[in-house]
Amino acid sequence: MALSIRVSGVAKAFGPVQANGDASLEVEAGEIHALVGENGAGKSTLMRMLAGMFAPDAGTIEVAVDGALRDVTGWSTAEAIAAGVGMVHQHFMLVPPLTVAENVVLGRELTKGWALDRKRAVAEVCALSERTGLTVPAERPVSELSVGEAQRVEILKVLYRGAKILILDEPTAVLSPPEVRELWRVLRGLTAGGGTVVLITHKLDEVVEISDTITVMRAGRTVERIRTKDTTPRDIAKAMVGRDVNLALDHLAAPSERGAESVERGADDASALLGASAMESAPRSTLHAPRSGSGPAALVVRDLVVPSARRPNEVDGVSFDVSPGEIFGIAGVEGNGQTELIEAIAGLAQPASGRVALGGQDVGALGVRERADTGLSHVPEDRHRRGLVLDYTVGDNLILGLQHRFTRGASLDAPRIDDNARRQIAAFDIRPADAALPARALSGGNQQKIVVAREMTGRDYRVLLAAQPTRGVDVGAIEFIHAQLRRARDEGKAIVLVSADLAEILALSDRIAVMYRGRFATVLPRGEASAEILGPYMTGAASERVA
Ligand SMILES: Nc1ncnc2c1ncn2[C@@H]1O[C@H](COP(=O)(O)OP(=O)(O)OP(=O)(O)O)[C@@H](O)[C@H]1O
Repeated sequence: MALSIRVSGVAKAFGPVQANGDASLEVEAGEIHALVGENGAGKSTLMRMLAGMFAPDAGTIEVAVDGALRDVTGWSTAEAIAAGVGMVHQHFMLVPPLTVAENVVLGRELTKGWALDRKRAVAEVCALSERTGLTVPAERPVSELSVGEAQRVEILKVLYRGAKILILDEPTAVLSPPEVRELWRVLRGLTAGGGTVVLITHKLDEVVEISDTITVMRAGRTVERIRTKDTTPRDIAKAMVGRDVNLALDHLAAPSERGAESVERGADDASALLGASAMESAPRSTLHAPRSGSGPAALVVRDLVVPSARRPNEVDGVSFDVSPGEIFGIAGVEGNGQTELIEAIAGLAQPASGRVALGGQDVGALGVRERADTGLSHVPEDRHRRGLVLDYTVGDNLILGLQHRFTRGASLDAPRIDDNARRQIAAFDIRPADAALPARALSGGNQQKIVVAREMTGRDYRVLLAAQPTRGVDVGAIEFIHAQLRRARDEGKAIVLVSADLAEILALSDRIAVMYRGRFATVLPRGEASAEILGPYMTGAASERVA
């Protein structure tokens, strides 16, 4: 097969940070190629140059145009799009006030006279949505979408433009298993027709399942090109970090089925953060019975109804309790009310009716900050919209919402803020390890680590709302965050975990609810749950209608 992409010796620096140095990549037409590497390895930067977002400092980029490789180094996004190169970005590039259909057709407007033909745009987007299995509310403004829905819109947008070379940066981070299967089907169809796909993902089981070939990047450089059929997730992980890694790749195992090794690892990781003495008193057990009168609940949610701009009952009467020392997992296809449920508990959305109590106290009248002071922590699903101020430094983001705890007299206590940043950067391996950089300058996975570090270790809390906590982080960081969640649970925190990744839900939760159309379709103890059992509830094929 002919080469579709050839990148040779590409370098790119942002100020003092060398994002790429001697990066290379070869992809044949008709291939699905996986681009892997740790957070900050330079994958997104390389792909942004391929898509024309900025020029490399050195090296060449060639792309097949009309069958022949052409030097396109330093081309513009408009030229890249015209040549059939489309990129789905990790952080969305959609225009929030416009509707889904308007966003998808943007740049290829269907006009009627001088105006956009909205009806036709909606019809075409609905048809594409049906063909691809990526369900989107075509007439809804993008500002009202959950991250999973926005992700589907981004994918539809490049497919609508008829891209021949498709670059996908972490497309499955917020997609549920049935949607991921649909996406694979679409990508295979594209490559069968001679198209080319470059897929950035941290999910190594996906890499092995879907790709033909793999490029591994480390610290800005390309270190290996592998045929997928000749490798394993463990070997890929080893190439990524440059040494043998002891990854817990058994992440489908139930908490109680996991080996002692990962528990020990978690303990080690946590002791680095807390000091060994705190860990000595922390219980080690990972076996948890479902909530059944084990002391008063830390979080009580009763008959909660939450409206959205779309409908008055986006959350349609949900009730549940979470005990201290319990992880309550909420699975489901994104956009079934999970976002609104979590935001209502956090105080970010106003419920129409129902009750939320934290530690026995009704918090209905309290705002976000007051709920946080009552012991609520929140890792939001959308780190850019809710979790970070991108122009603030890493150090300031690590105390966001906690500024009042870092004052001396009337002003902020800079030495304590620096000290806090140094400890959290080290504990969560945030890279580059520079508290003075703006958060904007960090890779997506490293931005996510800032939010998780702040919410899990920066404050005293008894209830943690963790929405897509490992979105965009690499395998090592996933293991670390999972260990932190287990440690928090073992210390008696109550955790609500929302994730599109069913494997993550199954690996961590003590009880699992499946959310479908604003309600819990089922709630099961972990021991009775599996992907096969939960799947039908996620698509509405099975239902018990537990509030
Ligand atoms: N606009 C920017 N300004 C400054 N530094 C940047 C910028 N974009 C990227 N970097 C730096 O370049 C390096 C590579 O980042 P990049 O986003 O390419 O990594 P990545 O491999 O895609 O990571 P992830 O898996 O976390 O998405 C990082 O150290 C990052 O901090």
